[in-house]
Amino acid sequence: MNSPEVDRVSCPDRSPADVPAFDHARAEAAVRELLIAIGEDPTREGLHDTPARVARAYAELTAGLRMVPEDVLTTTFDIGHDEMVLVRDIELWSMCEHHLVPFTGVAHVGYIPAESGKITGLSKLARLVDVYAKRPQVQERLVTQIADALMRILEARGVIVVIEAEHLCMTMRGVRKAGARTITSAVRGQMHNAATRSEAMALIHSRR
Ligand SMILES: Nc1nc2c(ncn2[C@@H]2O[C@H](COP(=O)(O)OP(=O)(O)OP(=O)(O)O)[C@@H](O)[C@H]2O)c(=O)[nH]1
Ligand SMILES: [Zn+2]
Repeated sequence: MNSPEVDRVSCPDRSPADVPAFDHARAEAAVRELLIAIGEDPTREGLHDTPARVARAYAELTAGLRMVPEDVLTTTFDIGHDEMVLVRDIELWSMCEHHLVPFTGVAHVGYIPAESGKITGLSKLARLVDVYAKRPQVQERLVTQIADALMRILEARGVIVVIEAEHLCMTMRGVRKAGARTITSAVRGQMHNAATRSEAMALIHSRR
């Protein structure tokens, strides 16, 4: 697992202000070019609207580039609960930055709230996963960014993020190994404590 120093260098979290707005016209032109490059005719009837459709799809699939975690962790409550909170099996769809094809699986996100008991809505954890999943990604960076955002914004005392995913770039092309699952994790703060981490892993793997 990367050290925090390495994470900071290799996992820049760009502000949406530094990310240009999605350029639909440019995306459409690029899809038209791609269709020509693969030997298709973008003017034939079935492909007529495809560049615009693909551009819209990519705007959606990369929407996380134009979001920051603060956008979704807005609702926090001080309810004095300072024990572990864990949401597991959060459906995940992301896009491998090497081939721009999907990787899909589940994310498990757990944290130990700040002593003040500052917690967030459960759905916000799933939304946070999407902020970082909806962009060209690698699975290692994805867990790192989710974990660091929770530590920073919720001032959590500990975080664990585990992602299990299948990469279509390994399934539908290339090495073609369907069913191979990649597991990555990021552990922060008090979640490094062996007993706490075991408790989290037991919750993640229980009743499956
Ligand atoms: N570490 C890591 N690797 C990934 C991820 N997604 C895809 N990859 C890998 O990125 C690598 C890119 O390797 P290259 O040799 O540059 O590309 P390639 O010739 O298409 O490689 P093959 O997939 O082996 O055909 C491949 O080994 C992919 O399996 C990810 O999230 N994390
Ligand atoms: Zn890939």
